[in-house]
Amino acid sequence: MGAFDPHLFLALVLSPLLVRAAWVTLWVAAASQAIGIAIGLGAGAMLLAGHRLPRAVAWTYSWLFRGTPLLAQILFFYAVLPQLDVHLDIVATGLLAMGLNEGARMGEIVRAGLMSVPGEQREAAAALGLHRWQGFVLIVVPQALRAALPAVGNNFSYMIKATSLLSVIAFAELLRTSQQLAQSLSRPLEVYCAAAAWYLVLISAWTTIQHMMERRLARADAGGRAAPTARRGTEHSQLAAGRLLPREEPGGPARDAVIAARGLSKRMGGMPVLDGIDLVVRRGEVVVIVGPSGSGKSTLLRALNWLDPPDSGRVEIEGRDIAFRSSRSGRPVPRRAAEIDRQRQRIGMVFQRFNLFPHMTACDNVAVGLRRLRGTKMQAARARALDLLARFGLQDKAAAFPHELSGGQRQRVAIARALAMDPIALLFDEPTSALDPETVKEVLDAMEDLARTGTTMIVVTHELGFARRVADRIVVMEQGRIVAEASPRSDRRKGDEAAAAPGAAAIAVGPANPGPLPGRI
Ligand SMILES: Nc1ncnc2c1ncn2[C@@H]1O[C@H](COP(=O)(O)OP(=O)(O)OP(=O)(O)O)[C@@H](O)[C@H]1O
Repeated sequence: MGAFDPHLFLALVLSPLLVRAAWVTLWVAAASQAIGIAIGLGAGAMLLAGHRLPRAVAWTYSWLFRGTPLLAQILFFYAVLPQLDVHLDIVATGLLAMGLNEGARMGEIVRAGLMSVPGEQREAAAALGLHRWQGFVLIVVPQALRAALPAVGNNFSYMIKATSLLSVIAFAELLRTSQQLAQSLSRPLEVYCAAAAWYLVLISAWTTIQHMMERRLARADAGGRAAPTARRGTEHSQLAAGRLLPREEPGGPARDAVIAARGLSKRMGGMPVLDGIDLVVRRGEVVVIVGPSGSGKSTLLRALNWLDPPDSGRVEIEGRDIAFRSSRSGRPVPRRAAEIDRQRQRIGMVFQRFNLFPHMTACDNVAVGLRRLRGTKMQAARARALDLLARFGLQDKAAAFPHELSGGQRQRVAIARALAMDPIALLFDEPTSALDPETVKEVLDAMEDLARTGTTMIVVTHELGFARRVADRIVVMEQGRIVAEASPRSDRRKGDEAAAAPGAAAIAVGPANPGPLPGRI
């Protein structure tokens, strides 16, 4: 046999036979991985499904394929399928076995990736009006895959080596080819070393690519700085003390109403969170909702665009019920989800923690609704997004990812995103609570600017200075109910234009000056 012959080793490594076998190994591994990812996406989603049947199907599949050896699965497909009158060639048999096996492992990886995407991201997608599946494909899946990339990368390394198991069914991959060469040359040392060299080359090349991809994606990593906790000042009881009027009795359908909520009620954890809320917001009006923590302000806001539907009650957007239509007999019939999504597109929403999509630049965050929901061409959508970013002083941040922006900048991008769809009203859910004190002002200024230009806004906030300056109405909530309303004179802000606006007289039910309010609650 003799000692190791380096010349023979090199000649074998570069021999067309082994080069071809290495190529076969690579494409079989890549194809199996692709099949596995496709199956794993479905299996991962099914494992998290609300319904028991898809969960059970995915769990059984995963249990079966992760619980039995890959070699046994390959032999099963090779030997048993023909007996069942299913005839596959060796390539198809190999891909089927490897793909199904990988799909089971990918299902678990995808499940973990999907669970790592915060619910706020789905909510932000829904608030834009993206359909459920659009939010899943465009927002959730990219983030889930990014979180899963290291695990997928490791799996692919394993897959390259696992192709060697296909040698048992005479699949001419690297190991099988080496076996044949070793027999014919009677030089197993050099042959198997050459095969090992090819495995190492493939794995090392892949590891390098994987690291490059991870570094690239890390740029768009959400890992934003932890938001400071909300500052809460004095108690809510200080707010209302003698300075706010009892609330206006709900009337009939309000003229010029943009959003009208009637009798919204909701229980959570056995407790009433909304308790018969009536609220009408007219065009151009700024309504600020205040109240103690847990009084139901955010729940109300999320009920208004049906993100978090109430148990009872209705919401009309410009006179059209957001969630129900009338049947021929006049009975209310729930609208289809797609119809509700379309209605929701007309109401922009800004969240406390921004909820920007971390895998998209500022520009893409703003443009995504236009592109996906309006079908606006890429160039036009980007131009509109750049205009909006410029409006909020962010023209030089268009290419930045959310984690590259300050809290105030992120929130201004979020406002630009909400405005991109030309909404008829904007909902703000404590937009400054997650900001550093020094960046609060820049966001409040942006909101004040919006109010000045006549944007209809409903704002949940603890910033009472802002409320006094900007609000047409301050609504106070307590224990799921509206307990008081005040109307700081809006004429300071909007002047004659607002005074002449329809409904202005109806709004100004409070005293000219509701009295000194604490700065923040
Ligand atoms: N998923 C849930 N399950 C059970 N109870 C919930 C859930 N979400 C909210 N709640 C309860 O509903 C009530 C209203 O919550 P909500 O977030 O609307 O209050 P909030 O007025 O916005 O409070 P904050 O000012 O602290 O944000 C709270 O008592 C809260 O504990």
